Amino acid sequence: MAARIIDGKAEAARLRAAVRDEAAAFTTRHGLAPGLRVIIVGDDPASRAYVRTKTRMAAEAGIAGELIELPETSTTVELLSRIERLNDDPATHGILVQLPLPAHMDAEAVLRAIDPGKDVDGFHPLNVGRLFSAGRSLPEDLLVPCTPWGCLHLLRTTLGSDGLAGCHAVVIGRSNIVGKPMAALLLGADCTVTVAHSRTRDLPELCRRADILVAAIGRAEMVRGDWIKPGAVVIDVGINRVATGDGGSRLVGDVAFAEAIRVADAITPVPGGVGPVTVACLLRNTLIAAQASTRRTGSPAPR
Ligand SMILES: Nc1nc2c(c(=O)[nH]1)N[C@@H](CN(C=O)c1ccc(C(=O)N[C@@H](CCC(=O)O)C(=O)O)cc1)CN2
Ligand SMILES: [Mg+2]
Repeated sequence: MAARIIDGKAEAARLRAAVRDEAAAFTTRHGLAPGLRVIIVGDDPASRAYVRTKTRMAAEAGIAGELIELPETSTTVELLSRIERLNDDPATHGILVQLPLPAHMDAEAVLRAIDPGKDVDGFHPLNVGRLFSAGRSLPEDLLVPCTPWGCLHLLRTTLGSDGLAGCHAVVIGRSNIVGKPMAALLLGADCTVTVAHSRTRDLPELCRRADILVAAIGRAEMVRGDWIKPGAVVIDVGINRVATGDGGSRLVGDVAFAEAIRVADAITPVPGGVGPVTVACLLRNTLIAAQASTRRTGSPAPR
C-alpha cells in the first residue's frame, strides 16, 4: 500500500489560524499587534521569495511584519547596528535575519547580537542552550528553531503525541538550523536518536534501521527507496531545484519520493510538507515572544 502523504500545507493553515486568533486577542489586550522584523541582505532569489512569504503570512495572521532589505555590500557592523535598534524597539517582538548571509559577513556575530527574547529563529546560543538542557517538556516561552519544530509537529500529528516514544530516529544532517536542534527535540520526545552526516559509514544500512527518518542533507533525492525501513515515517526537509530538461525546473526533496512512497508508512512531500509548517512556526514564535515580553514588563514594551 502506498504511504500516507503528510499534508504540511493543511497543518500549516491550522497552525496559522490558531496564531491569528491569539494575535487578535493580544492586540485587543495590549493595543499593539505582535511585531516581526525580517531582515534580508542581498538579492538571492530564493531567499527573497521566502522573506516575502514570511511577511505576507504574518500580515494574514494579524502580526505586524516589516521587511528590511539591505544591499549585498552591507557590512557586518551596519547589520549589527540595525539589529541593536530593533532590540531597543518596543514594537518589535521578533527579529529574523534570513540565512544564508553573504559570505563576507560574520553570521555568528549577527545571530549572537539578536536579543534572545526576540530571536524568533531560535538560533541565539542562549536559546540553543535552553533547548539542549530542556527535559521532556519545553519551557512555554522557549523559542525553538522553526524547521525542526515543524518536523516534530508533523511527526506528532502522524504518530500521535505518545507514538514517538521508543522509536529509533535517524536524522541525516548536523546543521545548527535543522539537524542538531531536531536531535534535541526527538530526544525530548523519548526517541533513541542517531545523527548521521557526510562521514557516516554505510548510511543506507543505518537508515534501514530507522522508524523515523529525517532527511536534511541538501542533496536532491539522495535517500533511495531501499534505504527506508518498511513502515517508517519519513520527514523530508530538503528543498532542491532541479532542471527538468525542457528548460524548466522543479522542486524535489532529499528523498526519492516515488520510491519512498512504496515503502514508508507516511512521508512529507516537497513542496507542501515541512516548508509551510516552518513559516507557521515563525508566526507562532513571534506570538510567544510578544506574550513573553508583556509578562516580563506588564506592557508590550520589552524593556
Ligand atoms: N533565518 C532563517 N533562514 C533560513 C531558514 C530559517 O528557518 N531561518 N530556513 C531556510 C529557508 N526557509 C525559511 O527561511 C524556507 C524554505 C522553504 C519554505 C517553503 O515553504 N517551501 C515551499 C516551496 C517553496 C517554493 O516553491 O520554492 C514548500 O516546501 O512547500 C519555507 C521556508 C533557509 N534559510
Ligand atoms: Mg561568513
